Amino acid sequence: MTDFRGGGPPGLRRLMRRAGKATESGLTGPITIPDPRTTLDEPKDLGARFKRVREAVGGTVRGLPRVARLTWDAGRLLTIGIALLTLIAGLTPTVTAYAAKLLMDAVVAAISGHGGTDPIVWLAALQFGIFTLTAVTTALTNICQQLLTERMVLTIRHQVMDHASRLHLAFFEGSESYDLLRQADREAPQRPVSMLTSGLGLIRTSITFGSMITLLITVSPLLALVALVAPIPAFIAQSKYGARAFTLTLMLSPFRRRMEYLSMLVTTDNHAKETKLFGLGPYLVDRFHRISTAAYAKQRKLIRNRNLAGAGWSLLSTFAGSAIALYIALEAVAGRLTLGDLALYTAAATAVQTSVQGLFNAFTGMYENNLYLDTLYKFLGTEPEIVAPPDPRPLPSPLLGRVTFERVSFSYPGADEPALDDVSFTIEPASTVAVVGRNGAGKSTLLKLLCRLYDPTGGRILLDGVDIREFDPDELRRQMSAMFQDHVSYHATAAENIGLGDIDNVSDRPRIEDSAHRAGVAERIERLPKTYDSPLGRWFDQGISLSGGEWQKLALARAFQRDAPILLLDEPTSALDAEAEHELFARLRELAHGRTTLYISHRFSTVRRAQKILLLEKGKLAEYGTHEELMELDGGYAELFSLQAAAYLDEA
Ligand SMILES: Nc1ncnc2c1ncn2[C@@H]1O[C@H](COP(=O)(O)OP(=O)(O)OP(=O)(O)O)[C@@H](O)[C@H]1O
Repeated sequence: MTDFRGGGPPGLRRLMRRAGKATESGLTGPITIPDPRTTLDEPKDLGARFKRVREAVGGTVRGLPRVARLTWDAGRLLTIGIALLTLIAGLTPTVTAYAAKLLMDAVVAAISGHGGTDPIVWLAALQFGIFTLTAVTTALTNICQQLLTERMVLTIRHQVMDHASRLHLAFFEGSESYDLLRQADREAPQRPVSMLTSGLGLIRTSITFGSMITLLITVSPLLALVALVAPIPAFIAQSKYGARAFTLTLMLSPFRRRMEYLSMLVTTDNHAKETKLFGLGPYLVDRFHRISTAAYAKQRKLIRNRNLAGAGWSLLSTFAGSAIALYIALEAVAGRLTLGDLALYTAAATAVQTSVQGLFNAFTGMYENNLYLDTLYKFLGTEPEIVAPPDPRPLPSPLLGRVTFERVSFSYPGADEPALDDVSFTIEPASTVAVVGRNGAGKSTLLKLLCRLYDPTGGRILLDGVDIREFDPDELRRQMSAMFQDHVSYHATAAENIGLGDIDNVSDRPRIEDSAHRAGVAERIERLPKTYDSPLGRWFDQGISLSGGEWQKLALARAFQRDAPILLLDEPTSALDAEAEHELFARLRELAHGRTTLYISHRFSTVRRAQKILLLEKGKLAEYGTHEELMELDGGYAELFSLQAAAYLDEA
């Protein structure tokens, strides 16, 4: 049950696939959430059911060590403390019942003249002691449990974040892995805590149950057996609904994702503009309402059935408890038991009944939580695909920056066509190359491959003659400054927005100011209320909003911040005004001095300044040469260049 990769619960892999595909019910179209009953392979015959129960128990028990490990990691003293307290709490009901019996017998003896009041006083004091102990253990258990909860949630979130920071880019781009990450980040941190709570409940109740059953055996082994067997049907019912609840969560996850998306479209500032303009608000709100209503209907059915069936089956346990109570009462009337025995056994019967319920709740809780834990461990078990080789090669020093693509091909996971197809070229050290081509030609992909955000599916990329896979990817990336099309606008101060480009020198103010000058954003920053220390973005208090072009200049400054031998710029001026763009390219020669520079641009007036131009067409290298050479060639580049030039001339 616990090993996802080994097949997991029946049909779980298939479910994951189906769950991932249910996203058509997005902005349009029907909303159909599959029924968890029909999607989970439910065994019909008794043998298969028994096997299923065995698997559930086995899986849950196997899940315990990893929760124990997490608890231990979160706090050793707290773990020891809570284990001891659980032991005490488990025994308290039995000790209480036994003390009550002794007290009752002492009272009867005193009434009948066979004893004095001294034992009564002592036993009353003992009872007081037990009650005090119970109160103290409850308080201490709460303290330990709450502290452990805090620490476990933090430990797991830390593990998830740490692991996510090491995973390859492609992991974040698949919708299945996206769900896995969201579940691991949001749902899973609470689950081990619930598992711990249920586990402790299970131990405590088992102790109570065991000691009470021992007491019952001394009266009648048959009654003890009834008490033991009666819970089994309830257990089966609970485990069945536990699995359904999990399946439903899985089925609902793409719908939840869609709901989050719809909500974001309406509630975030940068989407609200378009939502208002196109009058999409009521439509999106209605869509959200319809998906949430469908999801709620499924949940309501499950919650109702689960609890009704649970209550129905637990009647059996109640019946067993009542039978015990009646039997003992009749035995007392017949004079075969003392009044103290009656008190003891009544308490035992009640305790067994409640502990049976407690055992189920605890176990089914653990079973369900364990299924969620599987997703957490599946996420934590995902290996990063782009890692350093066992014996990474040191980067050449000094690095010249000669970039060679040798028959490089690359296809995105699941894509039908390659984004790059058999591309070969060499860029000489310290030269500037403009990459051009139509939308979707593969320009950004080329840059991403060079940074080793993906590995080529064919061919090799060489840096100073060495395959870049031989280097440690972190070391390699330190040799590159880059600005991507979808650059990040950090909701932080202006200085931090630039300083993050070189985390080792994040507070080097003179350098930050220099980068700001180079990107042409210094003057704007100096006009901010607290200049470089002004908070930007609206996530936090008093953040200032910048324009699209101003954010882009900050991203450029961030790229310049790192003094790396390779500079990669993906449409660095797409949001800049004509003057700012002109200034930037006028200075690019100086900015790119001594660095191998690749920039993507759709503006041919700037492209022609590059030493060489590389034209991609549908993932293939179509042309590579100087502006003059390519114009002479009169091919694709000449056509695109003339097209743009003609547009300007027409306007002129
Ligand atoms: N993360 C991704 N997952 C799957 N396919 C992708 C991904 N990124 C890009 N593609 C596909 O790869 C192809 C090349 O994309 P790329 O972004 O390299 O083009 P581009 O030349 O930079 O385009 P543009 O000029 O529009 O920026 C496109 O067909 C695109 O659909």
